[in-house]
Amino acid sequence: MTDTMSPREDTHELLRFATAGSVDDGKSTLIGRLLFDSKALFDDQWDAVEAVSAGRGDEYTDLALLTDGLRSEREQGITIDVAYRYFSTPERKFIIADTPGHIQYTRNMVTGASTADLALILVDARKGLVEQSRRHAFLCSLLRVPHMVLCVNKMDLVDYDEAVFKKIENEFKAFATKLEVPDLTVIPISALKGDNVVNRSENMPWFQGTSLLHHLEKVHIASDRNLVDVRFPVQHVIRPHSSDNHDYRGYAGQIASGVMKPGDEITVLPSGFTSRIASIETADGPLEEAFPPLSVTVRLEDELDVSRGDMLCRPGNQPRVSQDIEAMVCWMDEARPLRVRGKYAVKHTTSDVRAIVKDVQYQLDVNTLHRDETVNELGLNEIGRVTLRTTKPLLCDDYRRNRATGGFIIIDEADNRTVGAGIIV
Ligand SMILES: Nc1nc2c(ncn2[C@@H]2O[C@H](COP(=O)(O)OP(=O)(O)OP(=O)(O)O)[C@@H](O)[C@H]2O)c(=O)[nH]1
Repeated sequence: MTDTMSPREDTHELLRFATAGSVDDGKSTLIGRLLFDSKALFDDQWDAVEAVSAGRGDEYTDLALLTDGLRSEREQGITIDVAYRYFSTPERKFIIADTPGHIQYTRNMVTGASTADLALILVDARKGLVEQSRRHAFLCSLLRVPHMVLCVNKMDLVDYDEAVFKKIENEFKAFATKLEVPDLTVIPISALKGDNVVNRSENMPWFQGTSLLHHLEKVHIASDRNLVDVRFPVQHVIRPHSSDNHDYRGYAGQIASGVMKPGDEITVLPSGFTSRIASIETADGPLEEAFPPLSVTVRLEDELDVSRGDMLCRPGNQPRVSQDIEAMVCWMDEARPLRVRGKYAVKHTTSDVRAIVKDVQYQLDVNTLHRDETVNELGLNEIGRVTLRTTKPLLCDDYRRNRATGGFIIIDEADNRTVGAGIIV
């Protein structure tokens, strides 16, 4: 069975999740606890953390030290915003996009959540929902993260009181119904003491659900991927470079959605040329069938003029080809607001274009979901509906249908910084 396991099964073993929450809600401690209790830690890492904690006279070993060490290195760097951490259990492999909770870091949260299967939002049981929890939940729904878990942390500090948990749970659920959250689970935990993180808590017998890790292991993600619309943005054209394989030409990239097979008829956009798939190749050999998020090289039966940024799709099922883009944009630039007539670079799938802001239709208040139509700019962390005109057509779908071809980032060309994230509506 293992010999013939298809890549489809293989990729579905992997769960990507992003953490969110405000400062000091306990994200680092929670990740440390997950790694520790699931025995994903190396002994020497544990010894080092215990020694530091004992040296400080902590009552409990400070699991946050496990992640904070890495984080301080990261915050000095300017390019790496999100730390990715890997661990596995016999059930599944996990990639955690760990993002610091400070308000300035909405950008990181967006980066981490845009590829996540699941978002884990933490709140401190003593504080309940804060503006930041609502903002993060809103962004996760905007980014269409298919699964959301709200962890009510620090339950040990409220005597594991069911009433405290219920109040937060009800308040969050009321807010979530205004958003589109397809799947929400709420779990009371203590990251510090380990309640309901990996092991079920004996301190909260009133809670009928499973532990966080159990949920992460079991949550069904196979059906979240779009296997219907073939979208293969070409990242790189592999041209012949020696005389003996002069007819070799392959198109390398990552499958954004859909299933591709040799023999399938293909249209190349924007040119509109058609051909058939001759073969699909990977470093491990040719494939009979390929689906997202595999990176592959596709060869076609005909020699066509294809370049980076072009897209392979099926003749009867094509993305929109448009220079006028309607999008919800989350603005992340501390220095300058997004303005009407502002010019930016836009990165969408594998293509880079330039764009001008035609209109800011409204700004959205993430707490009340009220639309303010009087504005004509978006400041730091503000979210609004924007109309853009690009210099070249984008090959795009609604984000709702396709996260890969429906999302883009906005770059300030002056200093090459990511200043916004957009989803096409
Ligand atoms: N009593 C109690 N304290 C906790 C719990 N989880 C975290 N803490 C404490 O809360 C403080 C903040 O925890 P961190 O894990 O550093 O918080 P964080 O969310 O990673 O913070 P940032 O990295 O600044 O975003 C630390 O002193 C932790 O020991 C918990 O379940 N119970």
